[in-house]
Amino acid sequence: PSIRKFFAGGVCRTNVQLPGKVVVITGANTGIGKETARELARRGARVYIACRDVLKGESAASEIRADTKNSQVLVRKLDLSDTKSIRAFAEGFLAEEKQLHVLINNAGVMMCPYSKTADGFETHLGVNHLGHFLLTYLLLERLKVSAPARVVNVSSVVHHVGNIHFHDLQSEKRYSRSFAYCHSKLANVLFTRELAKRLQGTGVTTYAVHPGIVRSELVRHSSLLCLLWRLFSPFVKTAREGAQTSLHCALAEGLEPLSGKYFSDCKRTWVSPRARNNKTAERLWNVSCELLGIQWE
Ligand SMILES: NC(=O)C1=CN([C@@H]2O[C@H](COP(=O)(O)OP(=O)(O)OC[C@H]3O[C@@H](n4cnc5c(N)ncnc54)[C@H](OP(=O)(O)O)[C@@H]3O)[C@@H](O)[C@H]2O)C=CC1
Ligand SMILES: CC1=C(/C=C/C(C)=C/C=C/C(C)=C/C=O)C(C)(C)CCC1
Repeated sequence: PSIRKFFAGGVCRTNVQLPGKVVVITGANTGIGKETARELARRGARVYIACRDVLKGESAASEIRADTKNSQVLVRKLDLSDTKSIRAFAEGFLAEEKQLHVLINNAGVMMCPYSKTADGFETHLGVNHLGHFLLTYLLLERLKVSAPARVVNVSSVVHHVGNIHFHDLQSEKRYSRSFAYCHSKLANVLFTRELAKRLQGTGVTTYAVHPGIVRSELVRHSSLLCLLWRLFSPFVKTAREGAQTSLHCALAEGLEPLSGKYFSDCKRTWVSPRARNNKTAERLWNVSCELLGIQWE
């Protein structure tokens, strides 16, 4: 049990309750997102599960509603690989809700064979970074009017080996399904850094998270990782353990001065030198706006 406790990592210890608060979590039908949604629902928030498969979302939502006795767990369609779907989700949400206190950009894909999103973006970049970038842009006014509010971006420790190849952002010249994931997770950290800078003084703060190495469906495209996860399961976090740092960044009091920073095991943690480069962060921001056809100053 003590070995398990060690590998379970940090625990979110705040007692903050969330009656009247509104939360959106992407990819919350399974894995880390579902456990994050469960805990926020337990604390009384109205939780929107934003997912690409509404049936899977409904099954997660009914489980969470039964478990937490919170009926305010709602499912809405959001496919991050299609900007039309992201815009439709945002339009529906803005019509429905006057406030948004926490946005958790959690959904992610890893090690997919080369493919492009509906808008022609390489899938890791498109779903993990650009999809969440657009979603945050579309929901930002609601976050600002609801301040204090937070945006949590679920990144990964593998951002350390990521790089932003501006000359080949869509990996058309060279593609590695492992590195494509790492690059997109570096993009999550750079986005968080730049977003924090631009949100100074608004009451909206943002954090990047490494959840730990977690047993989930993320490894579905790699039979080697599926096997490793099974063999080493005592050393791999459960989804509930993996949700702790997202919960900490969404809930813990007094985190505002650390806006833009990166957390692991519920503590601020060092990022790679590339993730600290303000020029790269700004350039990625500008290129993302161009690719998405938006103006976000
Ligand atoms: N597990 C781990 O060890 C680690 C995970 N992370 C990060 O944690 C986050 C959560 O991953 P985890 O819970 O492990 O993985 P899962 O694969 O269990 O969950 C990922 C979620 O993202 C959703 N998703 C995938 N593509 C899209 C899309 N196009 N539109 C909307 N939703 C989508 C999935 O939906 P569906 O069920 O329909 O496929 C699923 O709900 C990810 O960002 C991942 O990169 C970071 C470090 C380590
Ligand atoms: C070496 C090793 C492991 C493998 C770690 C790997 C392969 C990590 C991959 C992380 C990913 C994919 C992060 C996603 O963002 C285990 C299985 C933990 C067990 C202990 C030894």
